[in-house]
Amino acid sequence: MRVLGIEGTAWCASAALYDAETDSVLIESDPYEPDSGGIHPREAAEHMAEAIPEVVDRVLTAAEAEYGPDAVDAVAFSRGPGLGPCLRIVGTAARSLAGTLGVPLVGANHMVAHLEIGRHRSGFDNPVCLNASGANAHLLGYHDGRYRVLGETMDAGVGNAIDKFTRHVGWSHPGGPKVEAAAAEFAAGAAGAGDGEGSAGGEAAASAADLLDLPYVVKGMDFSFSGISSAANDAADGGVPVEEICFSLQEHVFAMLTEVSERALSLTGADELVLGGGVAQNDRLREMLAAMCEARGADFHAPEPRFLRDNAGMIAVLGAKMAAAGDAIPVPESAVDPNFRPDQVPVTWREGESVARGAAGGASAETARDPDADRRGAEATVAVTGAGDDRRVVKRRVEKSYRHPDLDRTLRRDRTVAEARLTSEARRAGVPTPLVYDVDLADATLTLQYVGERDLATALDERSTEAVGRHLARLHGAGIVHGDPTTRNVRVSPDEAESAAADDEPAPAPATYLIDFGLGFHTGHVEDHAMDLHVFEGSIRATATDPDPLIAAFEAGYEAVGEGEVLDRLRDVADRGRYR
Ligand SMILES: C[C@@H](O)[C@H](NC(=O)OP(=O)(O)OC[C@H]1O[C@@H](n2cnc3c(N)ncnc32)[C@H](O)[C@@H]1O)C(=O)O
Ligand SMILES: Nc1ncnc2c1ncn2[C@@H]1O[C@H](COP(=O)(O)OP(=O)(O)OP(=O)(O)O)[C@@H](O)[C@H]1O
Ligand SMILES: [Fe+2]
Repeated sequence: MRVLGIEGTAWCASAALYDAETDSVLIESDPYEPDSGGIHPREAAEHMAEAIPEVVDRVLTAAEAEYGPDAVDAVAFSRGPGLGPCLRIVGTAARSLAGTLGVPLVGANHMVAHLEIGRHRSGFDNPVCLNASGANAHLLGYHDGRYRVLGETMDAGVGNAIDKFTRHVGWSHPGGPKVEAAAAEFAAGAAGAGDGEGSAGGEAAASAADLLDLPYVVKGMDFSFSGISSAANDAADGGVPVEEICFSLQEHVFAMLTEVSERALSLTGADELVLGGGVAQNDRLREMLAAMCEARGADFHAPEPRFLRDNAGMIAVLGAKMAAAGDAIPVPESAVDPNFRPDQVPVTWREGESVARGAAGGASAETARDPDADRRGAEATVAVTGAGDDRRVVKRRVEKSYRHPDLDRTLRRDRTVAEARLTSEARRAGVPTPLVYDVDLADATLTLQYVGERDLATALDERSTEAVGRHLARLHGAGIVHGDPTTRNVRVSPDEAESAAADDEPAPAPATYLIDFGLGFHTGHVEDHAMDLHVFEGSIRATATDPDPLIAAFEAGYEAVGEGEVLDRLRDVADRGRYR
Protein backbone atom coordinates (compact mmCIF):
# COMPACT_ATOMS: atom_id res chain seq x y z
CA MET A 1 0.00 0.00 0.00
CA ARG A 2 1.13 3.54 -0.82
CA VAL A 3 -0.44 6.55 0.88
CA LEU A 4 -0.10 10.21 0.03
CA GLY A 5 -0.28 12.32 3.19
CA ILE A 6 -0.99 16.04 3.52
CA GLU A 7 -0.13 18.18 6.56
CA GLY A 8 -0.80 21.85 7.16
CA THR A 9 -2.19 22.39 10.68
CA ALA A 10 -0.23 25.58 11.38
CA TRP A 11 3.14 26.39 9.85
CA CYS A 12 4.36 23.51 7.74
CA ALA A 13 2.82 22.86 4.31
CA SER A 14 3.88 19.32 3.63
CA ALA A 15 3.08 16.32 1.45
CA ALA A 16 4.56 12.83 1.64
CA LEU A 17 4.38 9.43 0.06
CA TYR A 18 4.67 6.38 2.28
CA ASP A 19 5.32 3.03 0.68
CA ALA A 20 4.38 0.41 3.27
CA GLU A 21 6.07 -2.38 1.35
CA THR A 22 9.54 -0.84 1.46
CA ASP A 23 8.83 1.30 4.53
CA SER A 24 10.18 4.35 2.73
CA VAL A 25 8.92 7.90 3.16
CA LEU A 26 9.40 10.79 0.75
CA ILE A 27 8.58 14.18 2.32
CA GLU A 28 8.29 17.57 0.59
CA SER A 29 7.76 20.56 2.90
CA ASP A 30 7.47 24.32 2.63
CA PRO A 31 7.49 26.13 5.99
CA TYR A 32 5.76 29.44 6.70
CA GLU A 33 8.21 31.88 8.24
CA PRO A 34 6.57 34.94 9.79
CA ASP A 35 8.43 38.23 9.20
CA SER A 36 7.83 39.27 12.80
CA GLY A 37 6.08 37.97 15.91
CA GLY A 38 4.54 34.51 16.06
CA ILE A 39 2.28 32.62 13.66
CA HIS A 40 -0.50 34.85 12.24
CA PRO A 41 -3.45 32.57 11.36
CA ARG A 42 -4.43 34.57 8.25
CA GLU A 43 -0.87 34.68 6.88
CA ALA A 44 -0.44 30.99 7.67
CA ALA A 45 -3.61 30.16 5.73
CA GLU A 46 -2.42 32.24 2.78
CA HIS A 47 0.82 30.29 2.86
CA MET A 48 -1.08 26.97 2.88
CA ALA A 49 -3.25 28.03 -0.06
CA GLU A 50 -0.13 28.66 -2.10
CA ALA A 51 2.21 25.96 -0.85
CA ILE A 52 -0.04 22.90 -0.38
CA PRO A 53 -0.81 22.44 -4.11
CA GLU A 54 2.91 22.79 -4.85
CA VAL A 55 4.16 20.21 -2.34
CA VAL A 56 1.37 17.79 -3.29
CA ASP A 57 2.28 18.18 -6.93
CA ARG A 58 5.97 17.50 -6.25
CA VAL A 59 5.19 14.30 -4.35
CA LEU A 60 2.59 13.09 -6.83
CA THR A 61 4.95 13.68 -9.75
CA ALA A 62 7.72 11.75 -8.04
CA ALA A 63 5.30 8.95 -7.10
CA GLU A 64 3.93 8.56 -10.61
CA ALA A 65 7.40 8.67 -12.09
CA GLU A 66 8.36 5.73 -9.92
CA TYR A 67 5.19 3.68 -9.69
CA GLY A 68 3.08 4.74 -12.71
CA PRO A 69 -0.49 6.08 -12.79
CA ASP A 70 -1.75 3.87 -9.90
CA ALA A 71 0.93 5.10 -7.55
CA VAL A 72 -1.42 6.15 -4.74
CA ASP A 73 -3.85 3.82 -2.90
CA ALA A 74 -5.25 6.36 -0.41
CA VAL A 75 -4.99 10.04 0.53
CA ALA A 76 -4.57 10.92 4.21
CA PHE A 77 -4.77 14.41 5.72
CA SER A 78 -4.45 16.16 9.08
CA ARG A 79 -8.01 16.74 10.27
CA GLY A 80 -6.93 18.54 13.43
CA PRO A 81 -6.05 19.89 15.86
CA GLY A 82 -4.73 23.09 14.38
CA LEU A 83 -5.67 26.49 13.00
CA GLY A 84 -9.13 26.36 11.39
CA PRO A 85 -8.29 28.37 8.23
CA CYS A 86 -5.20 26.22 7.57
CA LEU A 87 -7.01 22.94 8.22
CA ARG A 88 -9.80 23.85 5.81
CA ILE A 89 -7.31 24.35 2.99
CA VAL A 90 -5.70 20.98 3.73
CA GLY A 91 -9.11 19.28 3.89
CA THR A 92 -10.22 20.74 0.58
CA ALA A 93 -6.99 19.73 -1.14
CA ALA A 94 -7.22 16.17 0.23
CA ARG A 95 -10.87 15.67 -0.75
CA SER A 96 -10.27 16.90 -4.24
CA LEU A 97 -7.14 14.79 -4.72
CA ALA A 98 -8.83 11.62 -3.44
CA GLY A 99 -11.72 12.31 -5.82
CA THR A 100 -9.44 12.87 -8.80
CA LEU A 101 -7.42 9.75 -8.10
CA GLY A 102 -10.50 7.72 -7.19
CA VAL A 103 -8.98 6.46 -3.91
CA PRO A 104 -10.24 6.41 -0.28
CA LEU A 105 -9.85 9.45 1.98
CA VAL A 106 -8.40 9.04 5.49
CA GLY A 107 -8.64 11.73 8.20
CA ALA A 108 -5.77 11.54 10.69
CA ASN A 109 -5.43 13.16 14.11
CA HIS A 110 -2.21 15.19 14.04
CA MET A 111 -1.30 14.42 17.67
CA VAL A 112 -1.89 10.69 17.24
CA ALA A 113 0.33 10.92 14.15
CA HIS A 114 3.14 12.46 16.27
CA LEU A 115 2.82 9.38 18.50
CA GLU A 116 2.35 6.67 15.90
CA ILE A 117 5.41 7.72 13.92
CA GLY A 118 7.49 7.11 17.05
CA ARG A 119 5.88 3.74 17.64
CA HIS A 120 6.41 2.86 14.00
CA ARG A 121 10.06 3.90 13.86
CA SER A 122 10.98 2.36 17.21
CA GLY A 123 9.14 -0.91 16.73
CA PHE A 124 7.95 -0.54 20.35
CA ASP A 125 4.85 -2.43 21.21
CA ASN A 126 3.02 -0.28 23.70
CA PRO A 127 4.95 2.85 24.65
CA VAL A 128 3.94 5.91 26.60
CA CYS A 129 4.31 8.90 24.27
CA LEU A 130 5.44 12.38 25.21
CA ASN A 131 4.29 14.91 22.67
CA ALA A 132 6.47 17.99 22.95
CA SER A 133 5.21 20.23 20.19
CA GLY A 134 4.52 23.90 19.64
CA ALA A 135 0.86 24.19 20.48
CA ASN A 136 0.61 21.09 22.68
CA ALA A 137 2.31 19.13 25.40
CA HIS A 138 0.86 15.90 26.66
CA LEU A 139 1.42 12.28 27.56
CA LEU A 140 -0.55 9.56 25.83
CA GLY A 141 -0.94 5.90 26.65
CA TYR A 142 -3.00 3.26 24.87
CA HIS A 143 -5.65 1.50 26.88
CA ASP A 144 -8.75 -0.33 25.71
CA GLY A 145 -8.99 0.97 22.16
CA ARG A 146 -8.10 4.62 22.83
CA TYR A 147 -5.09 6.79 23.41
CA ARG A 148 -5.74 8.20 26.87
CA VAL A 149 -4.36 11.57 27.87
CA LEU A 150 -2.33 10.70 30.95
CA GLY A 151 -1.17 14.25 31.56
CA GLU A 152 -1.07 17.56 29.75
CA THR A 153 -0.26 21.22 29.99
CA MET A 154 -2.85 23.29 31.77
CA ASP A 155 -2.07 26.32 29.62
CA ALA A 156 0.44 26.82 26.77
CA GLY A 157 2.08 24.19 24.59
CA VAL A 158 5.78 23.73 25.35
CA GLY A 159 7.06 25.27 22.10
CA ASN A 160 4.70 28.22 22.47
CA ALA A 161 5.88 28.76 26.05
CA ILE A 162 9.49 28.97 24.85
CA ASP A 163 8.58 31.08 21.79
CA LYS A 164 6.73 33.53 24.04
CA PHE A 165 10.01 34.32 25.75
CA THR A 166 11.98 34.67 22.51
CA ARG A 167 9.35 37.05 21.13
CA HIS A 168 9.68 39.08 24.32
CA VAL A 169 13.42 39.47 23.79
CA GLY A 170 12.90 40.25 20.09
CA TRP A 171 14.10 37.02 18.49
CA SER A 172 12.41 35.79 15.31
CA HIS A 173 10.07 32.77 15.16
CA PRO A 174 10.64 29.91 15.87
CA GLY A 175 12.49 30.58 19.11
CA GLY A 176 13.14 26.99 20.24
CA PRO A 177 16.32 26.35 18.24
CA LYS A 178 17.76 29.73 19.27
CA VAL A 179 17.11 29.01 22.94
CA GLU A 180 18.81 25.66 22.53
CA ALA A 181 21.90 27.24 20.96
CA ALA A 182 22.11 30.02 23.57
CA ALA A 183 21.67 27.56 26.44
CA ALA A 184 24.37 25.25 25.09
CA GLU A 185 26.74 28.19 24.75
CA PHE A 186 26.07 29.28 28.34
CA ALA A 187 26.60 25.74 29.65
CA ALA A 188 29.79 25.26 27.67
CA GLY A 189 31.11 28.61 28.92
CA ALA A 190 30.45 27.61 32.53
CA ALA A 191 32.06 24.21 32.06
CA GLY A 192 35.08 25.80 30.37
CA ALA A 193 35.48 28.33 33.18
CA GLY A 194 35.16 25.55 35.76
CA ASP A 195 37.74 23.07 34.58
CA GLY A 196 40.01 25.36 32.63
CA GLU A 197 40.19 22.79 29.84
CA GLY A 198 37.70 24.13 27.37
CA SER A 199 34.12 23.06 27.11
CA ALA A 200 32.70 19.82 28.42
CA GLY A 201 29.81 18.33 26.49
CA GLY A 202 26.09 17.88 27.21
CA GLU A 203 25.12 16.75 30.65
CA ALA A 204 28.43 17.55 32.31
CA ALA A 205 28.29 21.08 30.95
CA ALA A 206 24.71 21.54 32.10
CA SER A 207 25.55 20.45 35.66
CA ALA A 208 28.30 23.00 36.03
CA ALA A 209 26.35 26.08 34.97
CA ASP A 210 24.47 28.26 37.47
CA LEU A 211 20.73 27.86 37.60
CA LEU A 212 18.21 30.67 38.06
CA ASP A 213 15.33 29.96 40.37
CA LEU A 214 12.23 29.73 38.14
CA PRO A 215 8.72 28.32 38.77
CA TYR A 216 8.50 24.53 38.49
CA VAL A 217 4.87 23.42 38.35
CA VAL A 218 3.83 19.78 38.23
CA LYS A 219 0.43 18.57 39.46
CA GLY A 220 0.13 14.81 39.21
CA MET A 221 0.95 14.25 35.54
CA ASP A 222 -0.31 17.69 34.50
CA PHE A 223 1.92 20.73 34.37
CA SER A 224 1.83 24.44 33.68
CA PHE A 225 4.15 26.83 31.85
CA SER A 226 2.43 30.20 32.32
CA GLY A 227 4.38 31.06 35.48
CA ILE A 228 7.76 30.20 34.04
CA SER A 229 7.15 32.14 30.81
CA SER A 230 6.34 35.29 32.80
CA ALA A 231 9.26 34.77 35.17
CA ALA A 232 11.66 34.39 32.24
CA ASN A 233 10.34 37.61 30.69
CA ASP A 234 10.71 39.42 34.03
CA ALA A 235 14.29 38.18 34.39
CA ALA A 236 15.13 39.58 30.94
CA ASP A 237 13.52 42.91 31.86
CA GLY A 238 15.56 42.89 35.05
CA GLY A 239 18.82 42.64 33.10
CA VAL A 240 19.70 38.95 33.53
CA PRO A 241 21.74 37.87 30.46
CA VAL A 242 19.51 36.19 27.89
CA GLU A 243 21.77 33.12 27.51
CA GLU A 244 21.53 32.48 31.24
CA ILE A 245 17.74 32.65 31.11
CA CYS A 246 17.64 30.32 28.09
CA PHE A 247 19.70 27.78 29.98
CA SER A 248 17.54 27.88 33.11
CA LEU A 249 14.32 27.93 31.11
CA GLN A 250 15.31 24.71 29.33
CA GLU A 251 16.53 23.03 32.53
CA HIS A 252 13.21 23.69 34.28
CA VAL A 253 10.79 23.07 31.41
CA PHE A 254 12.45 19.86 30.24
CA ALA A 255 12.86 18.55 33.80
CA MET A 256 9.10 19.03 34.25
CA LEU A 257 8.40 17.07 31.06
CA THR A 258 10.84 14.34 32.07
CA GLU A 259 9.36 14.06 35.54
CA VAL A 260 5.78 13.67 34.28
CA SER A 261 6.98 11.13 31.71
CA GLU A 262 8.52 9.09 34.50
CA ARG A 263 5.28 9.31 36.47
CA ALA A 264 3.37 8.07 33.42
CA LEU A 265 5.74 5.11 33.03
CA SER A 266 5.38 4.33 36.70
CA LEU A 267 1.57 4.63 36.72
CA THR A 268 0.98 2.52 33.60
CA GLY A 269 3.74 0.00 34.22
CA ALA A 270 5.03 0.64 30.69
CA ASP A 271 8.74 0.27 29.94
CA GLU A 272 8.93 2.12 26.63
CA LEU A 273 8.82 5.83 25.93
CA VAL A 274 8.64 7.56 22.56
CA LEU A 275 9.03 11.26 21.97
CA GLY A 276 7.33 13.36 19.30
CA GLY A 277 6.72 16.98 18.27
CA GLY A 278 8.88 19.89 17.14
CA VAL A 279 10.47 20.55 20.55
CA ALA A 280 11.69 16.94 20.49
CA GLN A 281 14.42 18.12 18.13
CA ASN A 282 16.09 19.61 21.21
CA ASP A 283 19.19 17.64 22.26
CA ARG A 284 18.92 18.53 25.93
CA LEU A 285 15.32 17.29 26.16
CA ARG A 286 16.26 14.03 24.48
CA GLU A 287 19.28 13.66 26.75
CA MET A 288 17.16 14.10 29.89
CA LEU A 289 14.53 11.61 28.76
CA ALA A 290 17.17 9.08 27.74
CA ALA A 291 18.87 9.41 31.15
CA MET A 292 15.57 8.99 33.00
CA CYS A 293 14.66 5.91 30.97
CA GLU A 294 18.08 4.38 31.42
CA ALA A 295 17.91 4.84 35.19
CA ARG A 296 14.61 2.98 35.38
CA GLY A 297 15.44 0.33 32.80
CA ALA A 298 12.99 1.57 30.16
CA ASP A 299 13.62 1.88 26.43
CA PHE A 300 13.56 5.31 24.85
CA HIS A 301 13.18 6.33 21.23
CA ALA A 302 13.02 9.67 19.43
CA PRO A 303 12.60 9.46 15.64
CA GLU A 304 14.91 11.47 13.39
CA PRO A 305 14.15 15.22 13.17
CA ARG A 306 12.26 15.09 9.86
CA PHE A 307 9.61 13.00 11.63
CA LEU A 308 9.56 15.14 14.79
CA ARG A 309 8.65 18.61 13.54
CA ASP A 310 5.34 18.88 11.71
CA ASN A 311 5.57 16.79 8.54
CA ALA A 312 3.29 14.85 6.22
CA GLY A 313 5.38 11.68 6.56
CA MET A 314 3.77 10.91 9.92
CA ILE A 315 0.32 11.57 8.41
CA ALA A 316 1.00 9.17 5.53
CA VAL A 317 2.31 6.43 7.86
CA LEU A 318 -0.70 6.70 10.18
CA GLY A 319 -2.94 6.98 7.10
CA ALA A 320 -1.63 3.65 5.82
CA LYS A 321 -2.37 1.92 9.14
CA MET A 322 -5.87 3.43 9.18
CA ALA A 323 -6.56 2.56 5.53
CA ALA A 324 -5.42 -1.03 6.11
CA ALA A 325 -7.91 -1.21 8.99
CA GLY A 326 -10.68 0.00 6.65
CA ASP A 327 -10.79 3.33 8.44
CA ALA A 328 -11.57 5.68 5.52
CA ILE A 329 -14.16 8.48 5.73
CA PRO A 330 -16.88 9.48 3.26
CA VAL A 331 -16.39 13.03 2.01
CA PRO A 332 -19.57 14.42 3.69
CA GLU A 333 -18.19 13.30 7.08
CA SER A 334 -14.68 14.61 6.56
CA ALA A 335 -15.02 18.07 8.14
CA VAL A 336 -11.88 19.31 9.89
CA ASP A 337 -11.83 19.83 13.68
CA PRO A 338 -9.51 22.52 15.13
CA ASN A 339 -9.97 21.03 18.64
CA PHE A 340 -9.66 17.36 17.68
CA ARG A 341 -8.42 15.61 20.81
CA PRO A 342 -6.30 12.47 20.56
CA ASP A 343 -8.55 10.60 22.99
CA GLN A 344 -11.52 11.09 20.62
CA VAL A 345 -9.96 8.79 18.04
CA PRO A 346 -11.14 5.15 17.91
CA VAL A 347 -7.83 3.33 17.41
CA THR A 348 -9.05 0.96 14.71
CA TRP A 349 -5.58 -0.09 13.55
CA ARG A 350 -4.65 -1.68 16.88
CA GLU A 351 -7.81 -3.71 17.24
CA GLY A 352 -7.21 -7.29 18.18
CA GLU A 353 -3.95 -6.48 19.92
CA SER A 354 -3.62 -8.02 23.32
CA VAL A 355 -4.91 -5.64 25.99
CA ALA A 356 -2.32 -3.09 26.82
CA ARG A 357 -0.47 -3.32 30.06
CA GLY A 358 -2.07 -0.04 31.16
CA ALA A 359 -2.71 0.24 34.85
CA ALA A 360 -4.80 -2.87 34.70
CA GLY A 361 -1.76 -4.90 33.72
CA GLY A 362 0.39 -3.03 36.22
CA ALA A 363 -2.24 -3.85 38.77
CA SER A 364 -2.15 -7.58 38.39
CA ALA A 365 1.63 -7.51 38.52
CA GLU A 366 1.36 -5.58 41.75
CA THR A 367 -1.16 -7.93 43.32
CA ALA A 368 1.02 -10.86 42.46
CA ARG A 369 4.14 -9.57 44.13
CA ASP A 370 5.02 -9.56 47.79
CA PRO A 371 3.23 -6.53 49.23
CA ASP A 372 6.18 -5.78 51.50
CA ALA A 373 8.91 -6.10 48.92
CA ASP A 374 10.89 -2.94 48.31
CA ARG A 375 9.24 -0.89 45.64
CA ARG A 376 10.01 2.08 43.56
CA GLY A 377 7.64 4.92 42.73
CA ALA A 378 8.43 7.61 40.20
CA GLU A 379 10.28 9.71 42.74
CA ALA A 380 11.20 7.56 45.66
CA THR A 381 12.28 4.13 46.77
CA VAL A 382 10.17 2.64 49.52
CA ALA A 383 11.38 -0.09 51.88
CA VAL A 384 9.07 -1.82 54.33
CA THR A 385 10.49 -2.67 57.77
CA GLY A 386 9.08 -4.30 60.90
CA ALA A 387 6.10 -6.59 61.17
CA GLY A 388 2.46 -6.61 62.25
CA ASP A 389 1.20 -3.31 63.62
CA ASP A 390 4.71 -1.92 63.70
CA ARG A 391 5.30 -2.10 59.97
CA ARG A 392 6.95 1.05 58.68
CA VAL A 393 7.97 2.39 55.34
CA VAL A 394 11.23 4.17 54.77
CA LYS A 395 10.73 6.45 51.79
CA ARG A 396 13.74 8.05 50.17
CA ARG A 397 13.54 10.56 47.34
CA VAL A 398 16.39 9.51 45.12
CA GLU A 399 18.68 11.77 43.10
CA LYS A 400 17.63 12.20 39.50
CA SER A 401 20.70 12.47 37.31
CA TYR A 402 18.72 13.96 34.42
CA ARG A 403 18.09 17.24 36.19
CA HIS A 404 20.43 20.01 37.24
CA PRO A 405 21.93 19.23 40.68
CA ASP A 406 20.62 22.46 42.24
CA LEU A 407 17.10 21.82 41.01
CA ASP A 408 17.34 18.20 42.12
CA ARG A 409 18.42 19.16 45.63
CA THR A 410 15.71 21.79 45.99
CA LEU A 411 12.91 19.56 44.77
CA ARG A 412 13.89 16.60 46.92
CA ARG A 413 14.27 18.71 50.02
CA ASP A 414 11.14 20.85 49.57
CA ARG A 415 8.99 17.84 48.82
CA THR A 416 10.27 15.93 51.82
CA VAL A 417 9.49 18.89 54.06
CA ALA A 418 6.04 19.33 52.50
CA GLU A 419 5.22 15.64 52.79
CA ALA A 420 6.20 15.44 56.46
CA ARG A 421 4.24 18.55 57.36
CA LEU A 422 1.12 18.01 55.31
CA THR A 423 0.77 14.31 56.11
CA SER A 424 0.50 15.28 59.78
CA GLU A 425 -1.68 18.34 59.22
CA ALA A 426 -4.08 16.33 57.08
CA ARG A 427 -4.45 13.80 59.86
CA ARG A 428 -5.26 16.51 62.34
CA ALA A 429 -7.95 17.70 59.91
CA GLY A 430 -9.55 14.22 60.05
CA VAL A 431 -8.10 12.74 56.87
CA PRO A 432 -6.61 9.25 57.33
CA THR A 433 -2.86 9.41 56.58
CA PRO A 434 0.21 7.57 57.92
CA LEU A 435 1.90 8.71 61.12
CA VAL A 436 5.25 10.36 60.45
CA TYR A 437 7.92 8.75 62.65
CA ASP A 438 11.08 10.36 61.38
CA VAL A 439 12.33 12.99 58.94
CA ASP A 440 15.90 13.03 57.62
CA LEU A 441 16.15 16.11 55.44
CA ALA A 442 19.80 15.69 54.53
CA ASP A 443 18.96 12.33 52.99
CA ALA A 444 15.46 13.31 51.78
CA THR A 445 14.10 10.35 53.74
CA LEU A 446 10.90 9.86 55.73
CA THR A 447 9.89 7.03 58.02
CA LEU A 448 6.13 6.54 57.93
CA GLN A 449 3.55 4.23 59.38
CA TYR A 450 2.60 1.44 56.98
CA VAL A 451 -1.05 1.93 56.05
CA GLY A 452 -3.58 0.02 53.96
CA GLU A 453 -3.19 -3.33 52.26
CA ARG A 454 -2.85 -2.20 48.68
CA ASP A 455 -2.87 0.77 46.33
CA LEU A 456 -6.31 1.84 45.14
CA ALA A 457 -4.99 1.57 41.55
CA THR A 458 -4.77 -2.20 41.85
CA ALA A 459 -8.54 -2.62 42.18
CA LEU A 460 -10.73 0.41 41.76
CA ASP A 461 -14.18 0.40 43.26
CA GLU A 462 -16.86 3.01 43.85
CA ARG A 463 -16.89 2.86 47.63
CA SER A 464 -13.21 3.73 47.69
CA THR A 465 -13.43 6.54 45.16
CA GLU A 466 -16.36 7.94 47.14
CA ALA A 467 -14.18 7.88 50.25
CA VAL A 468 -11.39 9.69 48.40
CA GLY A 469 -13.93 12.38 47.47
CA ARG A 470 -14.80 12.90 51.12
CA HIS A 471 -11.14 12.93 52.18
CA LEU A 472 -10.16 15.52 49.59
CA ALA A 473 -13.13 17.70 50.57
CA ARG A 474 -12.05 17.57 54.20
CA LEU A 475 -8.46 18.32 53.24
CA HIS A 476 -9.52 21.31 51.14
CA GLY A 477 -11.69 22.51 54.01
CA ALA A 478 -8.49 22.68 56.05
CA GLY A 479 -6.86 24.82 53.35
CA ILE A 480 -4.57 22.08 51.99
CA VAL A 481 -4.33 20.55 48.52
CA HIS A 482 -2.75 17.16 47.96
CA GLY A 483 -1.13 18.07 44.64
CA ASP A 484 -0.81 14.49 43.36
CA PRO A 485 -3.96 12.57 44.28
CA THR A 486 -3.66 9.67 41.86
CA THR A 487 -5.06 6.19 42.42
CA ARG A 488 -1.50 5.12 43.32
CA ASN A 489 -1.39 7.58 46.17
CA VAL A 490 -4.40 6.12 47.93
CA ARG A 491 -4.03 3.01 50.09
CA VAL A 492 -7.01 0.85 50.91
CA SER A 493 -7.80 -1.98 53.32
CA PRO A 494 -10.87 -3.69 51.95
CA ASP A 495 -11.65 -5.56 55.13
CA GLU A 496 -10.96 -2.85 57.64
CA ALA A 497 -14.18 -0.88 58.21
CA GLU A 498 -13.82 2.86 58.43
CA SER A 499 -14.41 3.81 62.05
CA ALA A 500 -16.48 6.84 61.18
CA ALA A 501 -19.02 4.84 59.17
CA ALA A 502 -22.50 5.98 60.18
CA ASP A 503 -25.18 3.56 61.35
CA ASP A 504 -27.46 4.13 58.39
CA GLU A 505 -24.78 3.25 55.84
CA PRO A 506 -25.56 -0.15 54.34
CA ALA A 507 -22.00 -1.47 54.41
CA PRO A 508 -19.01 0.13 56.06
CA ALA A 509 -16.59 1.67 53.56
CA PRO A 510 -13.11 0.18 53.33
CA ALA A 511 -10.48 2.13 55.20
CA THR A 512 -8.95 4.55 52.75
CA TYR A 513 -5.75 6.54 53.34
CA LEU A 514 -4.10 9.34 51.42
CA ILE A 515 -0.31 9.15 51.06
CA ASP A 516 2.48 10.98 49.21
CA PHE A 517 1.85 14.66 50.04
CA GLY A 518 5.13 15.87 48.49
CA LEU A 519 3.43 18.07 45.91
CA GLY A 520 0.92 19.47 48.42
CA PHE A 521 0.64 23.04 49.63
CA HIS A 522 -1.58 25.40 51.59
CA THR A 523 -4.17 27.26 49.55
CA GLY A 524 -7.73 28.44 49.78
CA HIS A 525 -8.10 28.98 46.03
CA VAL A 526 -11.01 27.21 44.38
CA GLU A 527 -8.85 26.72 41.28
CA ASP A 528 -6.22 24.75 43.22
CA HIS A 529 -8.88 22.61 44.87
CA ALA A 530 -10.51 21.90 41.50
CA MET A 531 -7.11 20.93 40.09
CA ASP A 532 -6.79 18.22 42.77
CA LEU A 533 -10.10 16.75 41.61
CA HIS A 534 -8.99 17.00 37.99
CA VAL A 535 -5.79 15.07 38.73
CA PHE A 536 -7.66 12.31 40.56
CA GLU A 537 -10.24 11.97 37.81
CA GLY A 538 -7.45 11.99 35.23
CA SER A 539 -5.77 9.06 36.93
CA ILE A 540 -9.05 7.12 36.84
CA ARG A 541 -9.74 8.01 33.19
CA ALA A 542 -6.22 7.05 32.21
CA THR A 543 -6.52 3.57 33.57
CA ALA A 544 -10.09 2.37 34.19
CA THR A 545 -12.09 0.52 31.58
CA ASP A 546 -15.35 2.05 32.80
CA PRO A 547 -14.38 5.30 34.52
CA ASP A 548 -17.77 7.08 34.72
CA PRO A 549 -19.33 5.33 37.75
CA LEU A 550 -16.04 5.63 39.67
CA ILE A 551 -15.92 9.34 38.94
CA ALA A 552 -19.58 9.85 39.80
CA ALA A 553 -19.01 8.18 43.19
CA PHE A 554 -15.91 10.32 43.75
CA GLU A 555 -17.81 13.53 43.03
CA ALA A 556 -20.73 12.44 45.22
CA GLY A 557 -18.28 11.90 48.08
CA TYR A 558 -16.75 15.32 47.52
CA GLU A 559 -20.14 16.99 47.35
CA ALA A 560 -21.31 15.41 50.60
CA VAL A 561 -18.52 17.12 52.56
CA GLY A 562 -17.08 19.95 50.42
CA GLU A 563 -17.99 23.05 48.46
CA GLY A 564 -20.16 22.77 45.32
CA GLU A 565 -18.19 25.70 43.88
CA VAL A 566 -15.13 23.46 43.52
CA LEU A 567 -17.06 20.93 41.46
CA ASP A 568 -18.35 23.76 39.24
CA ARG A 569 -14.79 24.96 38.70
CA LEU A 570 -13.74 21.42 37.90
CA ARG A 571 -15.97 21.57 34.79
CA ASP A 572 -14.12 24.72 33.65
CA VAL A 573 -10.72 23.14 34.26
CA ALA A 574 -11.68 20.01 32.34
CA ASP A 575 -13.28 21.91 29.45
CA ARG A 576 -10.49 24.37 28.82
CA GLY A 577 -9.74 23.88 25.14
CA ARG A 578 -6.04 23.33 25.01
CA TYR A 579 -5.90 21.79 21.56
CA ARG A 580 -5.61 24.84 19.40
C1 LIG B 1 -1.27 21.38 16.00
C2 LIG B 1 0.06 21.55 15.28
O1 LIG B 1 -0.04 22.56 14.34
C3 LIG B 1 1.18 21.90 16.23
N1 LIG B 1 2.39 21.90 15.53
C4 LIG B 1 3.51 22.49 15.98
O2 LIG B 1 3.52 23.08 17.02
O3 LIG B 1 4.67 22.36 15.21
P1 LIG B 1 5.86 21.44 15.68
O4 LIG B 1 6.74 21.29 14.53
O5 LIG B 1 5.36 20.17 16.34
O6 LIG B 1 6.60 22.27 16.79
C5 LIG B 1 7.09 23.58 16.55
C6 LIG B 1 7.74 24.09 17.81
O7 LIG B 1 9.00 23.42 18.00
C7 LIG B 1 9.92 24.32 18.52
N2 LIG B 1 11.28 23.86 18.25
C8 LIG B 1 11.83 23.54 17.06
N3 LIG B 1 13.13 23.19 17.22
C9 LIG B 1 13.40 23.26 18.55
C10 LIG B 1 14.55 23.04 19.37
N4 LIG B 1 15.70 22.66 18.85
N5 LIG B 1 14.43 23.23 20.70
C11 LIG B 1 13.26 23.63 21.24
N6 LIG B 1 12.16 23.85 20.53
C12 LIG B 1 12.22 23.69 19.19
C13 LIG B 1 9.59 25.62 17.84
O8 LIG B 1 10.10 26.72 18.58
C14 LIG B 1 8.07 25.58 17.82
O9 LIG B 1 7.54 26.15 19.00
C15 LIG B 1 1.33 20.85 17.35
O10 LIG B 1 1.73 19.72 17.04
O11 LIG B 1 1.07 21.19 18.50
N1 LIG C 1 2.77 4.77 54.32
C1 LIG C 1 2.69 3.79 53.43
N2 LIG C 1 2.07 2.63 53.74
C2 LIG C 1 1.99 1.63 52.83
N3 LIG C 1 2.49 1.68 51.62
C3 LIG C 1 3.12 2.80 51.24
C4 LIG C 1 3.24 3.92 52.12
N4 LIG C 1 3.92 4.89 51.49
C5 LIG C 1 4.19 4.41 50.27
N5 LIG C 1 3.72 3.16 50.11
C6 LIG C 1 3.82 2.33 48.88
O1 LIG C 1 4.92 2.75 48.09
C7 LIG C 1 4.49 3.25 46.83
C8 LIG C 1 5.33 4.47 46.45
O2 LIG C 1 5.20 5.47 47.45
P1 LIG C 1 4.94 7.01 47.09
O3 LIG C 1 3.74 7.15 46.25
O4 LIG C 1 4.92 7.75 48.38
O5 LIG C 1 6.27 7.28 46.29
P2 LIG C 1 6.50 8.05 44.93
O6 LIG C 1 7.84 7.73 44.44
O7 LIG C 1 6.15 9.47 45.17
O8 LIG C 1 5.46 7.39 43.99
P3 LIG C 1 4.69 8.03 42.77
O9 LIG C 1 5.47 9.24 42.38
O10 LIG C 1 4.69 6.93 41.76
O11 LIG C 1 3.33 8.35 43.30
C9 LIG C 1 3.01 3.56 47.04
O12 LIG C 1 2.28 3.48 45.82
C10 LIG C 1 2.59 2.52 48.04
O13 LIG C 1 2.33 1.30 47.38
FE1 LIG D 1 2.80 19.14 15.50
